[in-house]
Amino acid sequence: MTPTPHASPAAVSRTRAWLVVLLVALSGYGNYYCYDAIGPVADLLQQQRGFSDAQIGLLNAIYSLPNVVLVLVGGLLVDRFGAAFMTLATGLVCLAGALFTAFSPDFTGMALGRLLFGIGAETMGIASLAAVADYFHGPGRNVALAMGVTLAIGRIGSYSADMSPTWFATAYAQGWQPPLVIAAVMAVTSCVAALVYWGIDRGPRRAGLLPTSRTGEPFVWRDLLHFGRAYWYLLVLCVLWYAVILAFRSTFSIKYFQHVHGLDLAEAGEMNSYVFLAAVFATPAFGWLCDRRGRYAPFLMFGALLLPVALAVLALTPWSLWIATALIGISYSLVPAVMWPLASRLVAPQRLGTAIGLMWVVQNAGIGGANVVAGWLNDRAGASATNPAGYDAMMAFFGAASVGGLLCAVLLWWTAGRRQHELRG
Ligand SMILES: C[C@H](NC(=O)[C@@H](N)CCCCN)C(=O)O
Repeated sequence: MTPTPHASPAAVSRTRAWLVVLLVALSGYGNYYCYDAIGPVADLLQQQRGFSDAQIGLLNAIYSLPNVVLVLVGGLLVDRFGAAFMTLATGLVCLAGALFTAFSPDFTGMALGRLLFGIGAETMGIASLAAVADYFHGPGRNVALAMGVTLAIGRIGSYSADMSPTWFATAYAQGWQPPLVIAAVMAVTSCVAALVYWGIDRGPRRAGLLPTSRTGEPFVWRDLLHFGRAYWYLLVLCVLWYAVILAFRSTFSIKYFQHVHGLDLAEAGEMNSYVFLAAVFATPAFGWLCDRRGRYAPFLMFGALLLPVALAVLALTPWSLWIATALIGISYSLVPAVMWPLASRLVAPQRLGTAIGLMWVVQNAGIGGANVVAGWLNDRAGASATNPAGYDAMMAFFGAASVGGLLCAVLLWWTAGRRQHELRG
């Protein structure tokens, strides 16, 4: 892989670099907690505020909708104003969104809150990855381990939101609002962590030890197309892999386990949650392994391979659900653990925000599209507990998309990810 021009993060102490990881991860924890805070209060919102299923769905869909365009602007802003400033700025936007969501008297206000939260949260995700790349780029700096730790703490945020009905039972007993106030408190924590990170980042950045932002340079649309071929393979893999994994795991898998494999709701939910829990531990472990071996693309290819294999095991064999769950769990840990460090190696540091922003624009459209197509296929085939074969078309669709993703991972490995490329970079 071609080395990118870079300031010298190696001159920043490891303690400071890991402190940045911890702070960025803490802000990510609040971000992921708020993202997943609607699911646990969905039933209360229906009972106490009379919201329909469509309204509940909209509270989450409205998060992705603006990002089909805006997250690219967010990425450009990260390159222009730097990761630290943008983590803080987007943390404040997320907090405003979380407060609106918790305190709005009606559905429209809540939806506006979720819209605002989505605008802040996706750009904060880019700023977090750029922050870690700033401090860990370069040989021997363990960029994949650092990104893995950041992602893992974010996943704990999602897991905490899922567990919040147990951990904060008293709040839930008082109705829909207190749990959302707790989510807003998590957003405050995010802002405090972002503020401290911004404070400690100023010294090394002013001393020129970190990549300088591109403030003052005019934005040129054509720049968007000037990433190398390997980047485009990574982008298509990102779209296809996240579209399948999120549309399946976050939307349809529980229902699929119930209707096709005969699990009850609690068993299906628990089976699904193991994927999440595994990712908390396995994502940093895989990141560490990649850094240690100095190899990324082969691991990415292996992670991308496991998804179609897992879907085939689910759809075509009577094997235990544990096998498919383990395979999805490894893929869900391995692919993000490698994808984002690899992105930071494929593009110049000053363009990382734009590069990830562009990936997430198409990714958000892909996730939305995959949800719609899968739902349409299930409805068309009348998928249900009495007609489990009705899910075949959805599984074939997910299978085909995941094979497309695997193909991109192979092309990426072939173009820029073989031993002679990676060990050079
Ligand atoms: C880092 C990566 N995040 C994304 O890809 C986001 N665009 C979507 C996250 C949606 C849930 N918060 C990841 O979380 O693996």
